[in-house]
Amino acid sequence: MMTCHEPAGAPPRALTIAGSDSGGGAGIQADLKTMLEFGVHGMSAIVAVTAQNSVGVHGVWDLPAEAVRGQIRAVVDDIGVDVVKTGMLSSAALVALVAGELDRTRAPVVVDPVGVSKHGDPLLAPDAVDVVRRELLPRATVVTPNLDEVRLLTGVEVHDAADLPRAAEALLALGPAWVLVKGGHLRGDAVDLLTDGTSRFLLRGPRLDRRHTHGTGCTLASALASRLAWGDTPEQAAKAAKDYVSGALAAGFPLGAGIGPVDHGYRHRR
Ligand SMILES: Nc1ncnc2c1ncn2[C@@H]1O[C@H](COP(=O)(O)OP(=O)(O)OP(=O)(O)O)[C@@H](O)[C@H]1O
Ligand SMILES: Cc1ncc(COP(=O)(O)O)c(N)n1
Repeated sequence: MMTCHEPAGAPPRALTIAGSDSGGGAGIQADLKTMLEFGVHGMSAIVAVTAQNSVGVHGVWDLPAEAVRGQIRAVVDDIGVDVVKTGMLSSAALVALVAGELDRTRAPVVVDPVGVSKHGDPLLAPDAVDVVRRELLPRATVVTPNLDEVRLLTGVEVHDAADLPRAAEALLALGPAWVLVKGGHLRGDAVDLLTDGTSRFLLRGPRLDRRHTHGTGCTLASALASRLAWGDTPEQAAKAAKDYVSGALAAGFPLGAGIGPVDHGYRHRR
């Protein structure tokens, strides 16, 4: 375990370990834009490079284990981190590597267990799911699955908001401290449930009938991580993140022929 100095006068430090989205709406690019909006110093360890646009994921190249490990250690061992956020981790070997590297820091960890893209393209190998379950989730301070990821990780099907507590319980049994189940794919209001098994908070937002939703999950998790880095409780951080992603989603814009991105800079364009 490395110990790092807390630099006086510097903003909190956030590290995203995720995939690169060449289209700029999701992945590392969404994470860093969100971190800037929340006033933290964003840093990245790129796990995989995707050739991606508004229409789909056209190619995926995993980085060698040595490159992923090297990026994480370069940041953690010198600069230090106040929070870590993980996103697309691609393969079983890379999930295991990242889970092991998390032991080098005591910072809170937000795990967005990215399975497929908005277009339905796979971003996690089938044999990596069990490694996420066994090695990554027990290290998570907060895990932020959407409903497809809930089903993949626990087998629990969520049909309406009444199913959210059962889904959260099944996830908590896998070891994270907190679970934020995202109900963005439900009918009706966009209701998310945050719980540690003792406290329960429903985060409710009006459903926005928008086509340009690329990056919602990455944005929510990065906003949550950024607020944790500032010292918020998970409840405070999740509420701030939900507000931000709702605003960014309401301002999502068309780019390319398919699904455009949420607007990470919407606060500057009002
Ligand atoms: N149409 C919508 N209207 C309002 N809020 C939404 C809508 N869709 C998603 N959200 C909210 O956006 C956040 C992300 O949820 P979502 O279920 O889209 O995650 P996700 O599927 O992991 O995203 P991604 O596809 O980017 O990985 C949640 O807070 C969810 O409630
Ligand atoms: C590199 C990367 N990470 C995450 C997502 C998920 O985002 P979405 O579900 O909005 O496509 C993505 N498409 N690409």
